[in-house]
Amino acid sequence: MASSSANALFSSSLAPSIPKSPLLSISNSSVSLNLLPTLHSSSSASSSRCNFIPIRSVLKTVETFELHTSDLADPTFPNTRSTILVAEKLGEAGLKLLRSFGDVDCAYDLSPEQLCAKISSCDALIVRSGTTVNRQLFEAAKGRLKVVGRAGVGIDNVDLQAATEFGCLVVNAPTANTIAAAEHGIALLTAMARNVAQADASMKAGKWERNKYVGVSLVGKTLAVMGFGKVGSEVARRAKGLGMQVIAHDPYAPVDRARAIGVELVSFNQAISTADFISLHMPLTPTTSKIFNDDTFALMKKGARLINVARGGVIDEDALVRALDSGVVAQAALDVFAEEPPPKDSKLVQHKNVTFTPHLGASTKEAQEGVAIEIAEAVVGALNGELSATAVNAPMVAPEVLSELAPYVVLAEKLGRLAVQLVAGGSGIKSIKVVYRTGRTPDDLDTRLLRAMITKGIIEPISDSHINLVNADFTAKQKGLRISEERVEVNAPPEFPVDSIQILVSNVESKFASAVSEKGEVAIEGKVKYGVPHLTRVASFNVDVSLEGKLILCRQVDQPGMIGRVGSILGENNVNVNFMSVGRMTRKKRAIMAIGVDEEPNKESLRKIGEVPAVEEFVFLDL
Ligand SMILES: NC(=O)C1=CN([C@@H]2O[C@H](COP(=O)(O)OP(=O)(O)OC[C@H]3O[C@@H](n4cnc5c(N)ncnc54)[C@H](O)[C@@H]3O)[C@@H](O)[C@H]2O)C=CC1
Ligand SMILES: O=C(O)C(=O)COP(=O)(O)O
Repeated sequence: MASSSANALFSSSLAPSIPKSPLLSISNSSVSLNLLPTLHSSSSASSSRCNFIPIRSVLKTVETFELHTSDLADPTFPNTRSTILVAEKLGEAGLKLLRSFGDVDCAYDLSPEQLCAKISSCDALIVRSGTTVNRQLFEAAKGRLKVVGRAGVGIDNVDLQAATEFGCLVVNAPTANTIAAAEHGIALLTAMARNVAQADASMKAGKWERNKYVGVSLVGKTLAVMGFGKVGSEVARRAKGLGMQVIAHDPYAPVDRARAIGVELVSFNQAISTADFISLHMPLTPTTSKIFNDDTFALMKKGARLINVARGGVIDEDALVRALDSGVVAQAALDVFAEEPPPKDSKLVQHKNVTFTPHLGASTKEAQEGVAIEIAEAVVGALNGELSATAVNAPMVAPEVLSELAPYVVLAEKLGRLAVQLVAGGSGIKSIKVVYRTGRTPDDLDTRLLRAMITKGIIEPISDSHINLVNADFTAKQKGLRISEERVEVNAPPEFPVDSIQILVSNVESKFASAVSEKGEVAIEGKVKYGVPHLTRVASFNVDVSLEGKLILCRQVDQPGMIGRVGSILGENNVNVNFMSVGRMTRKKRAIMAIGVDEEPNKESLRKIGEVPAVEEFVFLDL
């Protein structure tokens, strides 16, 4: 049914098609989080962190699902190993781990053109801060790139929006270089205060200038930590050990974490106007870009000293030169620059009151080994189809939630596939409502994974898009598909997270009029029974068929012999029936017969079924 006419089901036909790049995949009898391309069907899982377990481990706990290793194979590249491009220097321990998993191509110092030329043959790319991973690169990847690993914290060099649109997972290594960066901040703070770099250069020039390099003391001075995250709080801890008063500004940091270290959280203006030293530890985002500029330098205490091991882009460098020249800023110590390396004629780099290092914050042996292992594990995990604890563009789903939801994930996709096949084209699916019934407190139900799977079930059969947890919401929006959700508490056993999932498609015509409810919506409902997804209701008809393989839905006059007649037509045409279920509203009136078949019936047998006098309508569905 993947046809252009079917594509018209969606109102937005102008949207560019997104190359296939699955993240969580589901096949007939298995669920796997998967990044390998060209699976039969699929789905799946920002910056909050929690621990994850692979869906494959989850599956072991779900009796009826098994992971078939064949599902992980990419038919286009049978038995090939993943190709991992490492574009910047990575620690040996990480490379070893990567080599044990795939073919590793270490190609440093590639030009953007060379990188674009290589990327379409790579499944994963690992970078540090020196490589720009932009939209052109994702386009050049032609859908093969499944994961970008940032071997470090800052992901400002990766176009996350483009990655998401292309269904490419981005993971980083957020913890292994924290101490290195904090120690470097302290190194710059102390070196700047005592003019270590300038005095060293003077001695190397044969001078002995004791009076010129009189420094300032740290004890009792106020340090403002701007960005009280992992690095900022470690800097604060160390600065307190040096006898400094530490204040911090971070709009998102919890007060109790600051209090535990003896740090007061203050406003931005209060921080920069009272501090003797200001150390920057916030990420580069549109909000923090050039947040230190002429206006904010003007608020600083005259003679303030600035340390930056975060990102050069948070400072307007021209404004900093002016602040240094006027003495508003007495000294600065910078590890990072708006452009790296900075232009040779940069006035900033020439400035005598500034101490520089070439982005060395994370560059200790220990941190680089740690980062390499952290990123290699995340990338291998992602290529293996595991949810990553350090994914930055995919929603996180806690392991216990994942474990419980696994069978409902299958149900959600099957219902989505069923719903779209029941719609008869026309004005297209623009709006669906999903009703989750649960025996638990409805607000506790995490529906992101289920919503992504429904989106996948609806969109994939009729378009070139490949949906995974990374791009599900984006793709739905792009296709003009509005999904609203409702969670309803019902009297159902609370040991299961979901009792039933109902999909209501409004403003469409159906190929099967019996699937249209009194309110005019295509309405289907399913449940998980003994771990298997079942269709339990079609509009007002109760049915009970497992949602697997191929299905014929048939509305008929409720009379004896119908199962036999339809069964014989299929049998005569060598179509094996694997189950049948009849649901009716009132005895001897109308019934819906659901017939599961192993083979697709040919046109002749479908015609014959249609000619049975009691059969009023029928539809063939491929799940
Ligand atoms: N020079 C180097 O080699 C290294 C540089 N870094 C840089 O340091 C930054 C911080 O790293 P982590 O502490 O690990 O990250 P983190 O995410 O733990 O901490 C960042 C903190 O900044 C805060 N923040 C966000 N917007 C802010 C704003 N407008 N004002 C004040 N605070 C704000 C966040 O709430 C968060 O608490 C990274 O984003 C990276 O750019 C990190 C490691 C090494
Ligand atoms: O981790 C970070 O954010 C850093 O800035 C370290 O960058 P690098 O990996 O040394 O290029």
